[in-house]
Amino acid sequence: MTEVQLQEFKLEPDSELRFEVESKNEKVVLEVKTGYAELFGTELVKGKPYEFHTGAKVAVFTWHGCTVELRGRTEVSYVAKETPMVVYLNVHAALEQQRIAAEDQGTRGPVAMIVGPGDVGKSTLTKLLLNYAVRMGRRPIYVDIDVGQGHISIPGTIGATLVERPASIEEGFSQQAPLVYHFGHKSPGDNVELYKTIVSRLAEVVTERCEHNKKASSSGLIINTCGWIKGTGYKMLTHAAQAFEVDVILVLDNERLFIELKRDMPKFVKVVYLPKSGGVVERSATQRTEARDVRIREYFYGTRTPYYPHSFDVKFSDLKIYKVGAASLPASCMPLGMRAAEAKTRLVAVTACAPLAHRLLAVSFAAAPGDDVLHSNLAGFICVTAVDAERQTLTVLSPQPRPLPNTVLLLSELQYMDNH
Ligand SMILES: Nc1ncnc2c1ncn2[C@@H]1O[C@H](COP(=O)(O)OP(=O)(O)OP(=O)(O)O)[C@@H](O)[C@H]1O
Repeated sequence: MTEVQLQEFKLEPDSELRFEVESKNEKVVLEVKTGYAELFGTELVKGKPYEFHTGAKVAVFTWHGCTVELRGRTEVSYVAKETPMVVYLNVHAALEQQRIAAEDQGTRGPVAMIVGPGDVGKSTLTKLLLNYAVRMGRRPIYVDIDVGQGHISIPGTIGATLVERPASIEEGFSQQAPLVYHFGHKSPGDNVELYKTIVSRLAEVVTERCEHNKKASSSGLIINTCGWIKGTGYKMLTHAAQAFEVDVILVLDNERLFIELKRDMPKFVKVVYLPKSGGVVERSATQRTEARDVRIREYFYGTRTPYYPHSFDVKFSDLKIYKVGAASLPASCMPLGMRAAEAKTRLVAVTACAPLAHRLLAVSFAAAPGDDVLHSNLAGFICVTAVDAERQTLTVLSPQPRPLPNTVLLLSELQYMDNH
């Protein structure tokens, strides 16, 4: 049921206002009138209007008490007094102790990985801990290995970025030259070998960069993961824990996972169980698809700051398009000496034209398929908006004007319908 257009809420200390914007093309404006409030760890400026659009699920938390005004139609809006924020703040304090020790001794800061099933608030806790760290003057590294949403770049990728200031309410963490690796699918299960390869590579490069940045090194890492926690999903989590040499695992709302990790992790890894917030909203498959679409649209068109992408034709023969992973064949049919697992990380040249329509292509820094493409960072993405089979050309949407760099393009399974 929809509610009134203008609402004012008085929040007691240690409580939060939760609201959702659901109606199509709706806009809700939030303003803090008195007191202090924060949104997933980012402080809100008193008297400044913040806009939220369709799909937003928000919690405005206050440690000291405040008055908040909402303008626009919200499907749900209520004040909750029970939140796990004190527990989360204690986690931050413990990480901070580790950072202080790391700084004193010139060692590496805490490497914390957040795990749990889908929709328990993993991404939200990641953001909160990063925001609190950066507000204390730290420079933590944000690592996202959740290919389903791709918070650092776009869905179908994993990445890492140095956090130097709190996330902006509208645009998230600002990113300067993030490290991004291509996966090309929505779930790690679609190519487990490739997922392991790129997670290991990302861990390697992040560790290397930390060696040259003392401040980042002592601030540590916060790693957000996928909600796939059973069977192979669990193995992917333990593989990531090993690759990043984590020393803290925060398990949100799943006792079985907590017990399994406590059993399987080496003794020096602290496994901590945390409750989820009652405010975390479950998302349907459709909402997840929509969120992915929004993420891709933002990549090309921007959020608050608009971007103006370019659209142009390119000859198919001028492009080096590859997909990762050959079709799986029985072992007896594999080329001599090749294992099935190796086939999953092989580059296969893409020849067909028509099925490329609306697909995303990752622009690699690698110039040729022989140059260890999977270990190369990505320069960006383009989207194929039309295919002309007769002229053998593709129309692409690109953040940069033509010409496209003469590098390898990696085909993603993700699609985007450009109807901007
Ligand atoms: N306290 C809260 N009140 C209201 N909404 C919240 C709260 N915490 C999180 N949310 C919202 O709930 C949704 C799901 O949270 P989040 O993305 O953090 O979960 P997740 O576990 O990372 O999900 P996934 O498994 O998809 O990665 C988000 O839209 C987020 O904004």
